[in-house]
Amino acid sequence: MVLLKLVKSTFSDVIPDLIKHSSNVTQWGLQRGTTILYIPYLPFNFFLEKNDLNSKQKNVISNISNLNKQTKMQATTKIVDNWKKVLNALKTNRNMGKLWSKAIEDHSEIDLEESKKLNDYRLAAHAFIWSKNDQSLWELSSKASIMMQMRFDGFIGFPGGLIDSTDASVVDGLNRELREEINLNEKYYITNENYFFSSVNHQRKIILHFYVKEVTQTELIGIEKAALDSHDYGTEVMGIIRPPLYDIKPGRGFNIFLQNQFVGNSLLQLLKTMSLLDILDNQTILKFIDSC
Ligand SMILES: O=c1[nH]cnc2c1ncn2[C@@H]1O[C@H](COP(=O)(O)OP(=O)(O)O)[C@@H](O)[C@H]1O
Repeated sequence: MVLLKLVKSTFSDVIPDLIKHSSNVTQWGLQRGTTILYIPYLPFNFFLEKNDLNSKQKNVISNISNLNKQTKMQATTKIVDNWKKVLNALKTNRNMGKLWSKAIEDHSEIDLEESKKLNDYRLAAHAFIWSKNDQSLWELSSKASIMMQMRFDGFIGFPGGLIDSTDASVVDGLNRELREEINLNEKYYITNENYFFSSVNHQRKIILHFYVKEVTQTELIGIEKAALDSHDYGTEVMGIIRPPLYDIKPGRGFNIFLQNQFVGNSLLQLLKTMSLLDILDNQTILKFIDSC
């Protein structure tokens, strides 16, 4: 049986619902085995203003949901203060301070709703895919595995990229980039639930949306292996890497990693996410920055 369903909503709005109800399709009044032909609804002006980037961008960003629940819970004053201390340590570090302050000064954090008002800005989205890690090397524990990449330009960053005018939403654009760059299986696709925070670079007129997705360690290893077969592997993406979170004295481990060149504000995204999710405690992050 084929059911034709005309839904006045966009694709990414309805898919989570379909998935949620897939184990019990009868909630939709349907028999198991029913094929649903879904026709997404797009506002009329989407077609009229096909070449108008601004209106398309509005359409794209309207699909982002609100802040991830976990961030809301964890964004207590203490955590915000911790993050300010990290920013200050980055700026005033005697060796890397100049380089890091540039990334800090060029990018400021922006509320999602505010970002929607910046109609003529380009949008990009990147993903922090990670797992808790119970592995250890000698007596060193690494706590988490975080997926980053060595880019074609020698910078380190997260997988993701610019949202195209043809992408139906920011997450659709992000998932397209993740497919191209790391061959991400669709079962791990990013959803609005994974939204974390946004930053803006006013000089370059670009808004950077950031998403966080936690998987198990076994899943992460599978994702890393699949990345070798991606379209961009060996051209745009020179390799998938995990920041070594090890604290190795003297001055080895994560603080050596921090001396790399990071694209956009990816260094801030990395440290802020680790700080907010308590992947590394603040004292440890500060110690790493200090010993660079
Ligand atoms: O991991 C990241 N975090 C934050 N910004 C990034 C990251 N990677 C790239 N960018 C910035 O995002 C924009 C798009 O770059 P990217 O190379 O990812 O897009 P593309 O793959 O669509 O060409 C650039 O302004 C770049 O500086």
